[in-house]
Amino acid sequence: MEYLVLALILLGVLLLGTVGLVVPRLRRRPEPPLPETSVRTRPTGEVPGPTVEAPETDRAGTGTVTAPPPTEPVAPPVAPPVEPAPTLERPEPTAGRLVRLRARLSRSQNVFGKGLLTLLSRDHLDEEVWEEIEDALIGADVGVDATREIVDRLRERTAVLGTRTAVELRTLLAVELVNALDPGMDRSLRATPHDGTPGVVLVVGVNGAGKTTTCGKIARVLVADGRTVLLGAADTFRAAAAEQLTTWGSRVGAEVVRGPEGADPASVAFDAVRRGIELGVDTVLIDTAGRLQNKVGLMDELGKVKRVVEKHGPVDETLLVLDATTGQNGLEQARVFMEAVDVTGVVLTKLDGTAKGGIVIAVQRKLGLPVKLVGLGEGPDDLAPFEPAQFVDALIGVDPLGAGA
Ligand SMILES: Nc1nc2c(ncn2[C@@H]2O[C@H](COP(=O)(O)OP(=O)(O)OP(=O)(O)O)[C@@H](O)[C@H]2O)c(=O)[nH]1
Repeated sequence: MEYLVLALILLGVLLLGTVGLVVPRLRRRPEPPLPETSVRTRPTGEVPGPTVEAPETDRAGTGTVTAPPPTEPVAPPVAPPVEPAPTLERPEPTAGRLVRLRARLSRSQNVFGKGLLTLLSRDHLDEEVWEEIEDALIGADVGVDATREIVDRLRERTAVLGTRTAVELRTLLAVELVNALDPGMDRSLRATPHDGTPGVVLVVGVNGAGKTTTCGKIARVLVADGRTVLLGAADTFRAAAAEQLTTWGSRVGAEVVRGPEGADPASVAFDAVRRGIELGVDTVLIDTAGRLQNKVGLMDELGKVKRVVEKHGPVDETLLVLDATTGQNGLEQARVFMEAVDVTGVVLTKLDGTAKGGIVIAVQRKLGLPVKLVGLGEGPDDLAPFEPAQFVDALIGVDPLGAGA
């Protein structure tokens, strides 16, 4: 009997244990199915996209899942752009530039080539015709004295020649114009280094005459001839002038020394020459400001620039830039500059924009200075060494090879 009671108790305990293990299991919720994932392999070269957070689970049990606000795509880190090295330009060779640019003198060609030659080929060269010839020359800015000389000589020569063919007349006129341009003048640009220091060229002139442009063009002329150049932006009055010069320099690989706006031009010029010596360049070209509002101030400033630069050595060339379209006014301005510094040569710009090509004759005679270079356009290589015979050939339409026009 005792055994039977023991067996019943054991059975009861076993039953209770089984129920206790099974019931809690049945009460547990089933696990939600795992969300599906799509795996996409990134094609080679594709930049990994921004990481997007997984949507929030339905914590509130409403059955709706609110997507997070769209996030701005975050750009992957990009390396800073590398500035491409500037491609250096190869300026055109200087030889033959005047011949290449002869068509740019078309306005002046009308006066000299067409006008004068037509007058000279009249059947009767009476007083009236000679006066017309004089007027044409004066109108082309040749200047009164030079015109008288040219006309007197032409009168003599045509009187001696009985017959006057077109070729003879053209030759007579050409000879007189070349004479008036004084072909014996030294027009070489003194820009070569000496005693281990660079040649120093100071460029002066009234604002707007084309000074900065001319500095840039001269740098190209020198580079075309195989020289190394450094530019000094001593026109600190106008910030854009230094910018302009920097652009010209970078195109031919010439370093530019500049100071802050309003800096002392003399100190910039001094630094430019010092740097030129350090680098061992052949030539240092210095652009200056040319305000004429205050003549005394201008003279003081230019005088100081020259004196300070000369602490390094002599200034080899002081070029005065004159705008050909300002005619006789330009000559007045020129005198102011000549009082301030020893000008050694003239650059006559914008000859392409005037019918008064005779200004070259007037400039040389009135200032007693050689025109060394002429500007014939806004292009970077539109600056030519001046050569009287080629210039006259271009004016009166004579082919430089002697074929005639
Ligand atoms: N047609 C023509 N334009 C020229 C010539 N030379 C210069 N110019 C133009 O003249 C304008 C004035 O030139 P700049 O070099 O800025 O004159 P700047 O004398 O240096 O003037 P600042 O810098 O103010 O002192 C520019 O538009 C040039 O392109 C030329 O030979 N022919």
